[in-house]
This record gives sequence, C-alpha cells and structure tokens, in this order.
Amino acid sequence: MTSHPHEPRTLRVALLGHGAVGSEVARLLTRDADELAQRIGARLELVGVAVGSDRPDRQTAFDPALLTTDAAALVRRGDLDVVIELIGGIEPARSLVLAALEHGASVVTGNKALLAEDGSTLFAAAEDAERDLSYEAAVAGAIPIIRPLRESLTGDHVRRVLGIVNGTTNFILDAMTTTGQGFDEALAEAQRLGFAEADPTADVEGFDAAAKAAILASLAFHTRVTIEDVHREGITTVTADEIASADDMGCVVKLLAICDQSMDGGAVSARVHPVMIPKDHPLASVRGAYNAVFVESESAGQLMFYGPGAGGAPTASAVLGDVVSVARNRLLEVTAPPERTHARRRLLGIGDARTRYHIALDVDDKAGVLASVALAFADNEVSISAVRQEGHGDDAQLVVITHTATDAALSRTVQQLSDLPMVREVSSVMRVEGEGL
Ligand SMILES: NC(=O)C1=CN([C@@H]2O[C@H](COP(=O)(O)OP(=O)(O)OC[C@H]3O[C@@H](n4cnc5c(N)ncnc54)[C@H](OP(=O)(O)O)[C@@H]3O)[C@@H](O)[C@H]2O)C=CC1
Ligand SMILES: N[C@@H](CC=O)C(=O)O
Repeated sequence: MTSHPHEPRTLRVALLGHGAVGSEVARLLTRDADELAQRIGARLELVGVAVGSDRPDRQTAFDPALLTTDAAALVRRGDLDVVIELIGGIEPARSLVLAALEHGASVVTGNKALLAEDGSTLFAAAEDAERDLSYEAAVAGAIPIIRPLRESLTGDHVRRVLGIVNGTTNFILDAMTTTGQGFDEALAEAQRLGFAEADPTADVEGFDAAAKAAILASLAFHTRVTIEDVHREGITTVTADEIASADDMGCVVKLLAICDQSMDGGAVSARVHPVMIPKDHPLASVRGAYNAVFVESESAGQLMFYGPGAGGAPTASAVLGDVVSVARNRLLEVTAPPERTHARRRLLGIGDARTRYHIALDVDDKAGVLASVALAFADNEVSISAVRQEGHGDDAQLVVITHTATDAALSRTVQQLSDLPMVREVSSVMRVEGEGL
C-alpha cells in the first residue's frame, strides 16, 4: 500500500487489456476518479495499461504514455495495489495474474476461461499471497451472480442453477428467431457490439457458457468443477428450420447452462446445450445479449437474476464493483474469505456420461409433443434440445432429441412421450453419437 499517515491515500492500479471491456473500465476509472475516491476512501491512480499491440490510432481516456506492450514488467513493478486483468484466454493471462498476486497486488478479472480451467491454482495463490481475487464480471456480464452465490446464499443449500449465460449466442438465436437474420450476419453484429470473445468459437461452440457453468457449479455446490467436467454443445448445429419448427410448436431455442445436485447433496452435474423452451417460460423472453440465471435453493426457494450479459459498459460495471471492493479491503488490510479448493464431489452426467438420444414418434398431432417438452424441462435429469419432423406425408415422424445422464431418466421420458394421447407409437430410441443435434 502506498499511503502515508498525513497524505491523501492513493492505491496504484494497473489495467491489463484495453479492448471492449478494458477501454470502458479505463474510461470510467478516469471519468469517475473523484467519486470513486469518495466511495473507497482513497484515490485510484492508473499507473499502466498493458495492450497486445502498438496501435497509433488507439483512443484512450488517459495519458497514452501509460500504454505498454510489456504486461509482464507492469505486474512485477512491486508497488501495485490492484491489477485488473481483461486480456482473456489462458496465457499470458494466467502467468500475469499469478505474478501480480506474488508481487502483492489484489486481482480483479473477468476471465471465465482461465478460472474454469485453473481456478484452484489461482485461488490458492491468492490465499498464499493474502490478496483478493475477484471475478464478478466472469459470469453473466453486469448481473451480480457471483457474490450472491459466494456470500448471500452460502448458508443455504443450492439445488440447481440454470440459465442463459452467454450473450452472443442468445443474441444470435434471438435474431434468427425474431428477424430471420442468418447465423453469420448475427454473429458479425454481436462481434461489432463487443459481446463476442476474441475468438467467437468460444461463444458459438458453447465453451464460454461451459466455463461459466463450471464457475457457477463450483460456487453453488461448494466443490471444484472445471470446464472439462461440463457436457458442452454449442449452437452451430441449430438450423433455421429447427428454429422455425420450434416456433410452430410454441417454443424458442435457447442455449442453457444447467447445473444441479442430486437431492442427497452428493452428485453434481453441469451441462450446456440448446434447449427448446415453451414461449410462456420466463427464459423465453430473455432477448438479445441479455442473460438470466435461476437459482433454486432449499430455504430461499426460486431466485431469478436478469440483466445485460455482455458488452463493454455492462461488464465494466461488474469490474468496477470488484475494484471498489478489493480497494476497500486493501485499505483495511483484509481480504475476502478465501476460496479454497473444496473436496471434489461425485460428478454425475458430465462429459461423455451425459448422452443424447434420438426418439422417433408416430404422431397424430405435433402439438401433443409440446406437453412433453414442458414436462421434460421440469425434470432435473432430462432436457429436450430439439423436436423436429423427419420425412413427409404418411412417413412423417416427429423426432425428439433429449439429453440425459441416466437410463432411468431416459425411460421416464420415453414413457411420458408414449403416454401422450397424440403419440401413436414410440417407434425407436437411438443413442446419438458425435457432436451436434
Ligand atoms: N466482452 C464482453 O462482453 C465480456 C468479456 N468478458 C471477459 O473480459 C475479458 C476481456 O474481454 P474483451 O474486452 O471483450 O476482449 P478484447 O478482445 O476486446 O480485448 C482484449 C484486450 O487484451 C489485449 N491483449 C491481448 N493480448 C495481450 C497481451 N499479451 N498483453 C497485454 N494485452 C493483451 C488486447 O490488446 P489490443 O488492444 O492491442 O488488441 C485488447 O486490448 C475476457 O476475459 C472476456 O472473456 C467478460 C464478460 C463480458
Ligand atoms: N462473449 C461473452 C461475453 C460475456 O461474458 C458473451 O457473449 O456472453
């Protein structure tokens, strides 16, 4: 810490990354310097901003002399109080965060990919260094969801966390549904608006949502879930025809993250894949790059968190909230309670253990299948990704794609479907191999 008894206190801040989020954080740190100083009780002095490339046309809200392409040297200065990591990805972000902690700074990051891959190492390093590592921006942009799970609900028993946690894919699916825009065009727009990751494959193939699911499941169930533990499918296989067919059946397609724990508090499951949702379900009305997360816990019951899930300004709000909080802790010379690696719980229905099934039905009326969609959606162990028609005329069949981790859940779904009055017969149940719907 850099303060002296008779001088106004100053905390030194370094920013790593000046992209969609970093540039907005820098702008707000500069514009709101006086107000932030009042709220914190110390001024935040931006002492360096690391970027990947020298760009002569870069617009900055601060003295451009603060720019550097040597992030490693910046985090090793030894006099930093707070480092804000907004580069993204695994390396060099991981080495920079570890070096910042080792050299005495608290860290604020929005890097879900890194936390979901190697959170244990980072949290252990923060605990060893007696510094904060805060990451509200890592899940669902502006929505406060990390702190509620980490603090407010920590005395309760969370059973399920479920929702839309990727703004880019929600933006794309929404545009394809409501305006008939093509996938590529909608993705380009999401990139232009600063929603997408540097490599948008992370968004559209579900890696970003899977990283967020791993973080949410770790916090909700007091265990350590990594991205490898999360069953993942993206939206690249969702076709315009499937969206139209979902629409015909009164549904929309959403990419959901679903994390749950068995009733005995043992097994944990986390998965990300497209799900058909009836239009009257609250998640169906989450539009554009908005996110929504439902939390179900034993005593609190159902909670819903909703708001902008991506973009420079909304994410900067979450980052600055963390900056104020860790800065206050620096002044008090305390840290938030450490996030230790908890005992690993049994993980259920993860990775290859969660399987997709293709259930073909001979039906009299497509609408009857809607009931099963609603039923399956309410079931903790099964969800329906798509219902589509295959074949034409007398040969036409309805095909339901479900995801399930257990044979019992699959049998239950098949039974539910065959019990529907409009279903003449369940003609086949096949396991689906490989990626895609
Ligand atoms: N965008 C969003 O809506 C959200 C993003 N996040 C997370 O926030 C983080 C930042 O995202 P975003 O701002 O969108 O990313 P961008 O790709 O827009 O910005 C990344 C920044 O990092 C800089 N950078 C790249 N490599 C290095 C390096 N080796 N050393 C120093 N700087 C480097 C880039 O430099 P240069 O400018 O030279 O290219 C750029 O300024 C990511 O972890 C992301 O997942 C979290 C929530 C929402
Ligand atoms: N690319 C991410 C950004 C926020 O986390 C998204 O689209 O949600």
